[in-house]
Amino acid sequence: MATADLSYRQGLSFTPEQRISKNLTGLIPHVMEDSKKQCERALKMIRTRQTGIDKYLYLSTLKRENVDLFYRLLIDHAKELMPLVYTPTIGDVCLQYSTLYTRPEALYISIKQRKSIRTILRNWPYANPEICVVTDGSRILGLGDLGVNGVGIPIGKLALYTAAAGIRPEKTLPIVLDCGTANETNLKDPLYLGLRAKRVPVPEQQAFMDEFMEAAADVYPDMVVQFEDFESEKAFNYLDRYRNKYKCFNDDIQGTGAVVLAGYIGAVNLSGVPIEEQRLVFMGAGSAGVGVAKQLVEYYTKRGLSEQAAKDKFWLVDTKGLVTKDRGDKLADHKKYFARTDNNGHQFRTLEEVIEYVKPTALVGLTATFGVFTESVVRALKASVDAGGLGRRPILFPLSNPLSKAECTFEQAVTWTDGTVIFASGSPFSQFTVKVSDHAVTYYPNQGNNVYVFPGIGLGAILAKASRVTDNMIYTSAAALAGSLNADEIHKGLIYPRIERVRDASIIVAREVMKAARRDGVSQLAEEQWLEWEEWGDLALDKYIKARIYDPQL
Ligand SMILES: O=C([O-])CC(=O)C(=O)O
Ligand SMILES: [Mg+2]
Repeated sequence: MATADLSYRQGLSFTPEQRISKNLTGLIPHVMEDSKKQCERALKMIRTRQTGIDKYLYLSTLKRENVDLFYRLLIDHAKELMPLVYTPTIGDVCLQYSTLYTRPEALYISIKQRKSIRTILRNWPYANPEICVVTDGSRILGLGDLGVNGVGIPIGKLALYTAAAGIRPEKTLPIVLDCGTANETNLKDPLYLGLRAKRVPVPEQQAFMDEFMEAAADVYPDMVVQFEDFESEKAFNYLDRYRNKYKCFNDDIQGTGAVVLAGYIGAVNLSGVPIEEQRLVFMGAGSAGVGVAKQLVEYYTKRGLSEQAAKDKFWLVDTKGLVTKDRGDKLADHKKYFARTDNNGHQFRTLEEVIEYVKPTALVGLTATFGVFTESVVRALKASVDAGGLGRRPILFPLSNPLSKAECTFEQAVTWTDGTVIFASGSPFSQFTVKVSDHAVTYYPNQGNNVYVFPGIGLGAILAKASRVTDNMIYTSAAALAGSLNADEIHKGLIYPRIERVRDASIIVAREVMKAARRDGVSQLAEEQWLEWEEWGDLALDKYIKARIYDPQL
């Protein structure tokens, strides 16, 4: 079902001898082709398809029919193909999943099947999965509650585990938990694939989650679980509840936090504004907004600031305005940590008012609302940075996914800051070139997406045989990513490695995550193994990692 018929993995590259020994003679065309030629054919096909969804469907069929070719393509053409199997196209796929469905590619577990979770887990046709991505579909990217149609996200994330970190395809397990949906369109759609019911109350889902986590650890004790796209309150609750009991992490809180921290470290270096003087406004205070801000607070405290002094650098804004203690509404638990108390009774209701008041040097968007960073907002950010001195550059991260939810576009950011912006978005924008008198200037965007860390965090946890995913493992992933840029990337003023190098970055992230697991005492690898690496250093550890990862050969 989920992956290809393994006997055909090599596509057209079987030698005549292999064809004879495997009884394949005549079952495949006569020609023998190397992987490059086979990729060429597939690329030609993809490029003739008109829409992102059609390209996705072709790729999805290819994944089933020739899994090695699919991953060879995805690895070698990451820049072109990742946006098709991941954000932004995967957002459209999820929106239309009821009609696009042709075959199961994930486990579907509904709250009505509570008694059979173990049986369902055992029904998965591949032995001993190493990594699971699980969602309840309640907050898919910035698109809201899509119910079981959110299944595209675990499938897409796991395709990147394989492409970006070399986890074998048959060791990945996508799961969607069906607890109903608040999405009226889905509920009315005769083709909707999930329970036709409103979401169950929070305590009921909690009990279901408890059972799911226990069953998953019982049936697949070695498997790492990645929580994905749970609505904010649940995301925080489940992370708190399970992180000390199981090997798990939350990608939207911790993965996004780490990737933005890595980008922030690079951005501060380019900005001309010393880190002590940075003032950060966050538009959006959900799981990602708060997760990112907390990761940055940890960075500041590791640099010697007190927790309070670090927290004071952050102003979080939500739909009701600046998050303050005395705003008069009941703040969700996860927002309380960042609620300001120094507003002297004033309430700031709009982003413009907050910028006027705070005079930030950095603006981060995790609102899931297209266009929130208007021209006046971005110009106000630039003005407040300019006021600090010549040559200073504003940091602007509109991070919401997919592109249809980005707070502003790359071109807008460049235009409204006269080209001075240090920019990262969640989904990929294209570079662009403008003619300035007689020469051309090219601007390169950054993609601040958790794909730069979650594959390496998962791989590191698996290879270290980590019993838990600790805060230090997450924090280290950010530092490792920040240090993974090559000379050319630094020269171009990038803050993340180019996406074509995500696999290199994942190996560095995985290595440092493994070492952090060891330092935290959660690695269950043999002591002699660690002693050997300590003697031989990072190169030996990299060699170990590289020898264990999947690199499809055709
Ligand atoms: O999936 C992505 O591209 C990043 C992410 O976790 C999200 O937006 O929820
Ligand atoms: Mg996510």
